[in-house]
Amino acid sequence: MAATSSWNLLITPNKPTTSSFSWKHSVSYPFTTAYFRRCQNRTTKRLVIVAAMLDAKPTVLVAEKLGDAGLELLRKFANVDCSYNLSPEELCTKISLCDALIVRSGTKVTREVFERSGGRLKVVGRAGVGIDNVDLSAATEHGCLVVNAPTANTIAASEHAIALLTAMSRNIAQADASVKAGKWQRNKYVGVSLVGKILAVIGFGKVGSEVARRAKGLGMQVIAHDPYAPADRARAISVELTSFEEAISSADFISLHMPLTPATSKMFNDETFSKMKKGVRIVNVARGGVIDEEALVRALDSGIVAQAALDVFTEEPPPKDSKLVLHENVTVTPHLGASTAEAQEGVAIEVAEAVVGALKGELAATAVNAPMVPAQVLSELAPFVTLAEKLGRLAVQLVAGGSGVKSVKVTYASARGPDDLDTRLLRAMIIKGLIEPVSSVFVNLVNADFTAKQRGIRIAEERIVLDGSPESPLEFIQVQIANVESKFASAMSESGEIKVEGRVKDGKPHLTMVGSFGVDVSLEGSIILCRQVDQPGMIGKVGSILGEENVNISFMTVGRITPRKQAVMTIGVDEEPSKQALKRIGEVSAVEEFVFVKL
Ligand SMILES: NC(=O)C1=CN([C@@H]2O[C@H](COP(=O)(O)OP(=O)(O)OC[C@H]3O[C@@H](n4cnc5c(N)ncnc54)[C@H](O)[C@@H]3O)[C@@H](O)[C@H]2O)C=CC1
Ligand SMILES: O=C(O)C(=O)COP(=O)(O)O
Repeated sequence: MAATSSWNLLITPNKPTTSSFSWKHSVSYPFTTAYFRRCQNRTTKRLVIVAAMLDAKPTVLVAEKLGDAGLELLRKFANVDCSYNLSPEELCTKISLCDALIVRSGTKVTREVFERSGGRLKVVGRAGVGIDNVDLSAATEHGCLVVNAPTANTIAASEHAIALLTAMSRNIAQADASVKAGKWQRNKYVGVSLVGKILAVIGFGKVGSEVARRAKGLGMQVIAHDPYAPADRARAISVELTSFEEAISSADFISLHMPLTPATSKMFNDETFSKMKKGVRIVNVARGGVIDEEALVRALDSGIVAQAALDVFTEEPPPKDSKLVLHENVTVTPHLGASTAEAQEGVAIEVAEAVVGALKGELAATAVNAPMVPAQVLSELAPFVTLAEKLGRLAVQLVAGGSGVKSVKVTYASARGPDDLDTRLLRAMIIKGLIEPVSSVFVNLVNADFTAKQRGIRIAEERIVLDGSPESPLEFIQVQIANVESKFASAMSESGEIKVEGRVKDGKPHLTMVGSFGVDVSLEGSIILCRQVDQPGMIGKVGSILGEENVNISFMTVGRITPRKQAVMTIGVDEEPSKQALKRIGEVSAVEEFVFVKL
């Protein structure tokens, strides 16, 4: 994976201003060279260095039992605080001291948790699949990445579903309790066979398809309903995908494997139970909330549902007097789907790797609220990511007043097909560039779209497919801001937008166009854009003013449309020129306008 911690892309704060500096925050942040450079104030610098020497490790709060292998991985990189069974208030109190939080299904990560973290919480790791216990909108709004461990417990959950299916059909739990109570009720516990019966799998994802595979091995006829499942996945294991109505009305057994979302909440209710075959048997290893539990009790009482086997409940643990749990035709387990030794070691490693990666600023492969970008794509896109941010920073600083940006058009030109370019990363970085120089919010990949929307900035994206060899993912990126005035009139295109365009040359981002003027400068440090009448001696005049003011020039280029007419001079400077220096540049007679931009 490309080096990312200095990108401040995902989680590292990019605005640790001296005024907001605090010890608590400083110790948890990666200390990049850029970070130190930004700490202008000497006392702050000293404090940061002392803090870093004392303890530069981030803090990870592990709020539920996690496998040892995962804890070991975390401890190599972070201070790990294993505090199980915290009350909601205790969690909220602790969270302001944590950079990452790891939970399973037993902890509710509410909006209040993100609010009370004071911006320090940068990643929530869910050691498992379902993220319905994490307030994703609040996480995104707070720029907090959420990662999960989506693969390591698939087999455990599917095995548990099969265990419940077989145990239910042969009354294992009830018969076991009866024998232990001293009874011998062979006639009472006559079961039903599975072979030849129709099993409807609802939610044909990772767990659902493994359940289907196993059920076929038991001789069942398996159908599945999943509006988003690819047909070839079903075909590969000879499972027929059907409509929801068909699945529930033809099934002898139904096994639930969809996530809990607003769309699946109480998907099984009085109406759906009424459409089922009388005597249907239901297994739920997904989430309690997908069933209206009171309706299920009614369906069990009326005999529509002959039996249910449930691992999950709307409220966990369920109330002691729950009619559903106590129902004689119901078999229950306390959310054990993922609880095998193997699965718990697996999810612990999977989530620990994701959390550590995220704390290092890498893009997580299991991100739930941010784009997942494969490492190979990322390394190719890296210089364009920098280019995108710089173009955004430049464009917004050309706006008169700075903050009235509402309508932005981004054009990506590439010789590759439009489907080969995932622009979410680039868009996020343009947004970061557009917003950060004119506000105090920090923008990252997680909250970029949200922040743009919240500020009423509309980003329209266009792709131009160019002829030629598609070696590079992109030829150029163009950023246009409409309906604004510019403090540098030459940056306006003929159609009235501020327009800047850039390319990557030798792996470095370059500015190649400002308004209608072609330029060619490396986008680093700070630049002065200066429109002048093209004439000899201009470079010398401006250069000597900067020299006299002790400002080091890193480059100078002149872009012009016609010789001896107007030209745009671009000057790269290592230091910020004083007001006096800028005033003197403005007073050079051939200079018509100029602007200083920090990149
Ligand atoms: N009891 C336990 O310990 C465990 C429970 N789970 C639960 O199982 C669920 C599924 O896990 P995976 O298979 O790993 O996730 P997955 O994301 O691979 O599969 C979920 C499938 O549900 C489908 N789906 C979404 N909305 C649907 C709808 N309205 N109707 C039908 N299908 C719909 C999706 O298209 C997807 O294919 C998780 O969300 C989690 O809640 C997972 C692991 C352990
Ligand atoms: O992975 C899931 O979705 C699960 O439901 C497993 O939950 P758990 O981690 O065992 O609390």
